[in-house]
Parts: sequence; C-alpha cells; structure tokens
Amino acid sequence: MPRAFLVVIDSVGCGGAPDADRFFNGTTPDTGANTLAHIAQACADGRAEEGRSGPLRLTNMDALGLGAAMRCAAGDATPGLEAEPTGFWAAAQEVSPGKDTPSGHWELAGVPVPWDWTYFPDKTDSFPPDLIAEVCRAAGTEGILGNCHAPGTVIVNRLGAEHIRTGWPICYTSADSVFQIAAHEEHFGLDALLDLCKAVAPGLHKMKVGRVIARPFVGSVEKGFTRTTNRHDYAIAPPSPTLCDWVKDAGQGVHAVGKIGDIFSMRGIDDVAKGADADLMEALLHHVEFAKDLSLTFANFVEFDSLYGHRRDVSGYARALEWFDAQLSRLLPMLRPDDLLVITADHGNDPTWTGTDHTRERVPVLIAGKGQGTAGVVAFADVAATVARHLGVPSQGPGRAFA
Ligand SMILES: O=P(O)(O)O[C@H]1O[C@H](CO)[C@@H](O)[C@H]1O
Ligand SMILES: [Mn+2]
Ligand SMILES: [Mn+2]
Repeated sequence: MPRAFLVVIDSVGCGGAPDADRFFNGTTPDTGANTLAHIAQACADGRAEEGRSGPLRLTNMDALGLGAAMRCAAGDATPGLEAEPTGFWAAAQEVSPGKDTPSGHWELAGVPVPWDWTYFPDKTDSFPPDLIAEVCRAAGTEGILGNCHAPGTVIVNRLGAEHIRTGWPICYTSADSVFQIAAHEEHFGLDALLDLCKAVAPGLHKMKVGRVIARPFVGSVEKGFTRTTNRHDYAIAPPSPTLCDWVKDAGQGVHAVGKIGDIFSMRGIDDVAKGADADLMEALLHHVEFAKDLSLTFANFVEFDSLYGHRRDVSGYARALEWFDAQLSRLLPMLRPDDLLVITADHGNDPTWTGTDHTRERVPVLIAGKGQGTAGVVAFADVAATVARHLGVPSQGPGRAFA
C-alpha cells in the first residue's frame, strides 16, 4: 500500500526562474541567482571555507537527479554534481506572485496564491500609525521599537537592551510579507509574546500580510542576545483546500514535521513534530519507519534558510546540505517498495547574492520510488497532483501528475 513523504529543504533553489527580474534584493533583481549552483561553485573554487578542498559532496541527491535538475533549471553543469540519475527528477517553477515560504508551500500543495500580498516597502518608519497603535494596545506599551527592515539576528542585538529597559516589543519586517515581533523570553515573556502575535494577527491577515512571526530571544547585554527555537509563525490560512486537506478528508493520515503546521494553519494536519533540523530528521525517520499505509508525511527543514541563506553563510549552507545528504543514507534504505519520496524546495535564498532576502528561483524535484526518468520543467502545483495520485486521492488543484 502506498505512502508519501514530501520533504521541503527550505530555500534550496536551483536558479533559472524566468520571472526572476521581477523580484529583488534591495534594488538588485534576482536575475541569475542560483542557491545550489553558487554554493557548489564556491566549494569547487575553495571560496566557501578556509581549508576546504574539493566540490560539494551530495552523492545521494545527485544520484536521484540533483545535478540533472540543476542543468535543466539553469543550463550549466555544476562541478561535483554530474551523476547519471537513477531517480525521477524535475525542476519546478512557481507562478505565485511571492517568493516567500507560504506561497511556495501552498503552491507545492496544489494551491497557487490568488492574491497580491501586502508588503511594508519602506526601510525605516515601515509600519502605518494605526498598526503601531494596535500593537501598542495589544502589548500594553506606549510604543514599539524597530519599525524598520532588518535581519532578525542584527536587530535583537541592536535593540535588546532598550527592549529590556522599556518593555516595548521589537517590530521589524523584510522584503517578505511579514510582520515580525522579537521579544525577550524572560523579560517580556514567551507567553506574552505569543499572545501579542495572536492578538494582532487577524488584523494583519485582513490586510493580506502573510505572516506574523514571534521571534523570542534570550541573553543579556554582556553575553549578547540569541534567538531560540520557540519561533512561531501565525500565517494566513490557505485560500482553498490543499494536498493536506485532500488526503485528510479522504480519511488518510497527515503528519507534519517542522514549520508545516504553521504554514498551513494546521489545516488538514493530524500531528506535528517541532524542533531543530536534527530533531526534525529523527521525526521524519520515525514516520518513514512507522507511518501507516496511505498516509502523507510533509516535512520542512528551515535552518538552510534561517541559519544560512538569510545570513549569507555559504560554508554553513554547504555543510548543512552535506549533512542532509548523509542523512539520506539512513532514510533511503528504510523506504518500502510502494513509498514515494519527494525532495524539493519552496524558493531560493542564494547565500552569495546581494541583500539578505529570498531569491526567485526554480527548485529541484527529486523523487525516489518512481523509477528512473524526468519530467523536465514542471509547475509547483504538479508536485501536489503527483503525490495525490500516488495516494489514490483526487487532485483538486490546477496541477498535473507527472511521475
Ligand atoms: O532575518 P530574520 O528575522 O531571520 O527574518 C527572515 O525570516 C523571515 C521569515 O522567513 C523572512 O521574511 C526574513 O525576514
Ligand atoms: Mn522558506
Ligand atoms: Mn526565509
């Protein structure tokens, strides 16, 4: 009996998006951004890390078709990723008008985003006065800190001391449709932060701001401030039923691993495992071992994006990719004959690119359990149709099954 495992490595794009010129990091268009190829190139050139020699080693993913998918997406061969594929592979292209996590995941789950998101494009004084007033009312404070674009790790260290002194929440945004609130877990309180985000989320969702994100941190002025894994995303619910709903409504199990629960507002999901990526891998392996027939396991590994892509950390990103690939040596032999494993991504986040935001890219689609072959360039929504067909569930989205 079939089972399906849909695994998103967050931000692992492979370039080649034909509409990349309409997406930006600052004033630089994303044309030419290529997360995987540029990391591989940096490794091959010895630029990724002092003392590192040799190409990026992604043996398992390359055997499934990674190098082939990269060539298909963006044209060039990549050093070290030149295996003859034994899996079924494709390169997927997004149509939603955002290069953000919910857009990518919803579309992979069969639901392209039908609306334009609301952004806060001004780098400073980013938020309208009535929104600030609403946050102050919900927080019980006289004001907010931040009110600007910023990388989260930078702003908590810039404003952490003032935050502790005033008790005011740190509010910031990025090129994504997000309203992020950072607060100290002990001084402000984790529950108070989550309650604040919960209180302001409906108003922001009504404005078509995709997510309110709670960004708790710990630490002190002396030791510096660090973010914790208690991040919580309050996302707009998907506009129509997704792959998760199709499977769950058919009475089949749906297990979420990582941010998937948040991204889908828990719609169509039975249970969720959270934690750091290393914990999430154990949770995924647990489901590969024990998940019931006809079930869907949908996993997201966020650290590629949050720890390395946004931080423009090429060697960290390379190490994380090699870690993930090594874990596949544990996972692949556990698959049963009727299982489908799809490894893909939701957008790019090229760590060699200018800025600190996502990059518009195609993504690789690597499939184990459907033999050898390729579908060339497919649509994100085709992934949902392919998984649905494997599980015997009618696809309700625009996608077409390909494997
Ligand atoms: O810099 P940090 O706080 O990690 O924020 C990043 O994470 C957000 C959500 O993925 C993105 O919009 C980007 O702003
Ligand atoms: Mn993402
Ligand atoms: Mn991100």
